[in-house]
Amino acid sequence: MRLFFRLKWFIRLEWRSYLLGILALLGVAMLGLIPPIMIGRFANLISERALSGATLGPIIVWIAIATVGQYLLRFGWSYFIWGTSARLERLMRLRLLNHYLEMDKPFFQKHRTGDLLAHATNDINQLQRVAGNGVLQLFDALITGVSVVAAMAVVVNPLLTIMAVVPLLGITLVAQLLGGSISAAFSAVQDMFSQLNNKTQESLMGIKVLKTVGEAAEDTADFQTKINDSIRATRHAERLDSLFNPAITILTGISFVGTIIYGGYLVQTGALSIGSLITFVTYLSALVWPFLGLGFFFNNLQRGNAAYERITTLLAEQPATLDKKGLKQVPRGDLQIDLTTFQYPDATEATLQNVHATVQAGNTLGLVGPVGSGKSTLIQLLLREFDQYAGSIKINQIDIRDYDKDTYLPAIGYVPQDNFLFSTSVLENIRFADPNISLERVQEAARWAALHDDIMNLPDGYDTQVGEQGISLSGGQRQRLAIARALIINPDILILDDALSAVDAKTEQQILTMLHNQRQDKTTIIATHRLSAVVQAAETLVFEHGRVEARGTHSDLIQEDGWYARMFAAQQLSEKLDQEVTTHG
Ligand SMILES: Nc1ncnc2c1ncn2[C@@H]1O[C@H](COP(=O)(O)OP(=O)(O)OP(=O)(O)O)[C@@H](O)[C@H]1O
Repeated sequence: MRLFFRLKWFIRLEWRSYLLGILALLGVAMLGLIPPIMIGRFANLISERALSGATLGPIIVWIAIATVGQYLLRFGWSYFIWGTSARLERLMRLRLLNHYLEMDKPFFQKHRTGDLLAHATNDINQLQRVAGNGVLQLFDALITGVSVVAAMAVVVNPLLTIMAVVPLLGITLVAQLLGGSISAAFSAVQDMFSQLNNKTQESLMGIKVLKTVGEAAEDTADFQTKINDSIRATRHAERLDSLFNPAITILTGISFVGTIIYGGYLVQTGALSIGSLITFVTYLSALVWPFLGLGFFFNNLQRGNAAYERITTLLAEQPATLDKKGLKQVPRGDLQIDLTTFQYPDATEATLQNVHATVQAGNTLGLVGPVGSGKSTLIQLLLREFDQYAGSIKINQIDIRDYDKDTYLPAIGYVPQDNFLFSTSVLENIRFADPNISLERVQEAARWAALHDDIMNLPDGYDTQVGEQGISLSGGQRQRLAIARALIINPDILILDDALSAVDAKTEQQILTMLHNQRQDKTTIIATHRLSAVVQAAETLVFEHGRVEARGTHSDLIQEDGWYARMFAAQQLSEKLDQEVTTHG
């Protein structure tokens, strides 16, 4: 019952609906008492040979009233109780989704996406089951159970009632215990099935890699193991499930046999009329469901409690980035990086150390260096995915951690290494930040990103569907689409994280020239492996093992004759060779 106590905020919100639902349930139970009495009366009339139109008429009218009344009131309880539980589901889903949206990188590193999805689906379904089915089962058991048992004892015979009801308590016990094991077993089947699905998805997505590295046989074997596990789990669940109905039938049978023996004896001795025995047996049939429901209720409650516990623990987690309600001011102006040290939450040593740079508004900062040297990490700090670092990053003299995140982040245009296409049209993908942006502006952004001509060659131009459910774009086209998506908001700070790696050198230069011309007063940060992308940068930082090993303009760095100069020469040479191969076939 603790769950109801913990859900009191919701019950307080919805008490009217619950009350109306429970009153409707009460009405159904009361009306449910009428037909068995009428059936008993009917049986007595037959045994007394007193059946006539006049005696049968009221019986039919009462049964009709009870049936129609129950029909209307059943609609009432399902409307109020189910409707209310659906509202709890919506509320909790929204709460969880908003929470996920507020959370930052450390949270998503700690929880796997699959688990977060499971909380948002299974756990909330479980909760909704308690708020809907659970409430119904509890009150049905209380109202129908109590009223029918009372009617049996008062209208018919108290001792017969005790004899008939005791075996039914066994039904509650079986429903709770065996029912619990059955739902746990079916949950395990569901988990296996999800694993199988994930495995299938992964295998299909990586099928080319699997084949080329000769891992297809191993993958099939792994798949086979998962299928076997899934079959084993299903068999176990089915075995338990097949025990359930016979157990209920046996217990119900005991109750009915006891009733018939003792009830028959009472009728024989004249202590009970045949009609009353029939009334009693009809009541008894009406009791099986509430007793069963009560068992299911305890079971649901236990699972609902655990689900609520998991959801509230998740909701209680706070973003690690300090989101004190900060300055609602667009970050605009000079960028000043003075980072002493930063370490990922689960890392054993510092990832970035002593990174210092000043970028005047309108300039470009280049970030280069070998794989894993820390370029993307610095970008993550700029994107406020982590706030726990020593030192400061300031824009317009204000620490970026002092800006309100909801004002800060939309001012940043970010093009990540692995860009994402939403399953919608090219048009909607580009104007994702604001669906009201005009087609003309979308086309302008696409031209800036050197993508317009490619789009015009797609089957439906800007209306072509892309993403999972549409056509697939080439790596270079995806990158340029992501650039157009970032440029359309004309961000004060634009961050390109290796975002031009899949476009050819000529297109890269075309985009860089456009950036230079269009973003005269705005800051651009380019992290790249291809050094030609930072030739125009006002300053480039060369990272090595999380430290800035060299810095300067392109010509400064070439003169230094270090990693940058060697890499630039090697890349120029390879590009030249590529060109020669292309020219001479
Ligand atoms: N979320 C994380 N948690 C812990 N360590 C991380 C995390 N992300 C990156 N790292 C580590 O931090 C170091 C710097 O990685 P980072 O991605 O910043 O390098 P990079 O220079 O951008 O590399 P690349 O050029 O391949 O993108 C690497 O050693 C990496 O393994």
